[in-house]
Formats: sequence, C-alpha cells, structure tokens
Amino acid sequence: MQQEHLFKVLVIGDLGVGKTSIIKRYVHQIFSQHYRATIGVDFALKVLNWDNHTVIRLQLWDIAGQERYGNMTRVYYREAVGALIVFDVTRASTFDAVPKWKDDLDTKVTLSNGKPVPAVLLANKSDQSRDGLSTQIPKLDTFCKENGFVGWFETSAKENTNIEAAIRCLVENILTHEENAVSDSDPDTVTLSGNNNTKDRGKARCSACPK
Ligand SMILES: Nc1nc2c(ncn2[C@@H]2O[C@H](COP(=O)(O)OP(=O)(O)OP(=O)(O)O)[C@@H](O)[C@H]2O)c(=O)[nH]1
Ligand SMILES: [Mg+2]
Repeated sequence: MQQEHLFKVLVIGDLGVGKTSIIKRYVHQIFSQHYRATIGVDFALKVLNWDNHTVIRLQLWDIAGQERYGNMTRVYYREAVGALIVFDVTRASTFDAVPKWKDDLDTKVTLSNGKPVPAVLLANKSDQSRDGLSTQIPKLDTFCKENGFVGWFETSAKENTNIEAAIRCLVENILTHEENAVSDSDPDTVTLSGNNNTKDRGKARCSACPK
C-alpha cells in the first residue's frame, strides 16, 4: 500500500549563509550569485519518491536570517519535524551563531514525544576558502555530538555538493523518529542506503550514514 508523509523542515542560520540558495538548488536545480535577503519566510515543496511504496512531501521553510532577532520564529517552527542549520565556511561569526539557532529551535519546537527535532548541520560555500574556520571544521564530529546534531555535511549550493546527501540524512532520521513514535523503541540513528550521486562527495559526517 502507498504511504504518504508530509514533513515540515526548517532551514535556518544567519543572514547570507546560503539557505535560499540551497533550497533553490535542491528544488529547482538553479543557482544565482545575486543576493536578495529573504524577508520573513519563504516556502518550497519537494516531492520524493522515497521507495516503491513511500512518497514524501518535503515542505521546506526558508526562514530569513534576520528572524533570529525577531519574534516570529515560534510561529514558523510550529509542527516542524526536522531542521537544516546552515553556516558559511567563509564567515566564522555564522558558525558561532549555530548553537544559538539550535537552542532557539529546541526551545520552541519538539517532536510529539518531547524529543528534539532531528537537525543536520551544513557547512555551506565549501567551494570557497574556509581559512577562518580551519580549526573548527575538523572538530565538527565533536561539535555535532555536543550540540545534538544528527550529522554534518560540507555543502556548496553553487557546485551542488552534498545537498541531496544532507537532506537524505535528515529525512532518514525523521522517518526513524516517526517509526519510534509508533513503536516506542529508541534508536537515535539509522543506517542509510548508499548514495550513488557522484556530486555528493566531499567531507560529510552523518551519524545515520555508513562510516
Ligand atoms: N560561492 C558560493 N556562494 C554561495 C553559496 N550559497 C550561497 N551563496 C551566495 O551567498 C549569498 C547569500 O545566499 P542566500 O541563499 O540568499 O542566503 P540566505 O541564507 O538565504 O540569506 P537570508 O535570506 O538573508 O537569511 C548569495 O550571493 C549566494 O549566491 C555557495 O555554496 N557558494
Ligand atoms: Mg534567504
């Protein structure tokens, strides 16, 4: 029997880190160098034929970086089941803001069983120099464990690197949490089937991915 899921996923992180670009790349396969700040929130839908009997409707909520200082995130985060938190490898300040985004998320939304929504960390603009963060990036495994991320990926919206892999990792984790909510068992992560997208190479650690 065909199963259909609707998952609301948040894409959050500081101004200009590439949230809109990641979504546009993922949903429409386009990239623009031109920066136009998102105002408030934008939406995109991607329908995934996950397997022979599962269709997933991913509702991506593209939340403006400037909203971290606003009051609307509580409304935007409502009923989300997963999040991508993005920083820009060329600007250390955007990495420093990641724990604030994660705390804000965990304070304002949880799964129906009270657990934090699965979140994946994206180190975006990996096509550019990451000099300002050269000491932090090798420690992202530890950072993710300490801050409750299910995994991290170095992404580039410009070159289409690792975006599909990161979202696949998030969806796998969301599905596991859904199953757990029904079965009430408690594995935190799942094993992913191999990713054969040749563009999706590069540094990536996902606790759901095969080591
Ligand atoms: N080189 C490079 N530039 C990128 C990448 N992703 C985004 N950009 C550029 O970074 C700028 C900001 O990208 P946006 O996607 O608009 O950033 P945002 O996070 O949506 O910003 P707000 O809406 O203000 O929160 C744009 O000029 C993009 O072209 C990337 O992977 N590599
Ligand atoms: Mg934007």
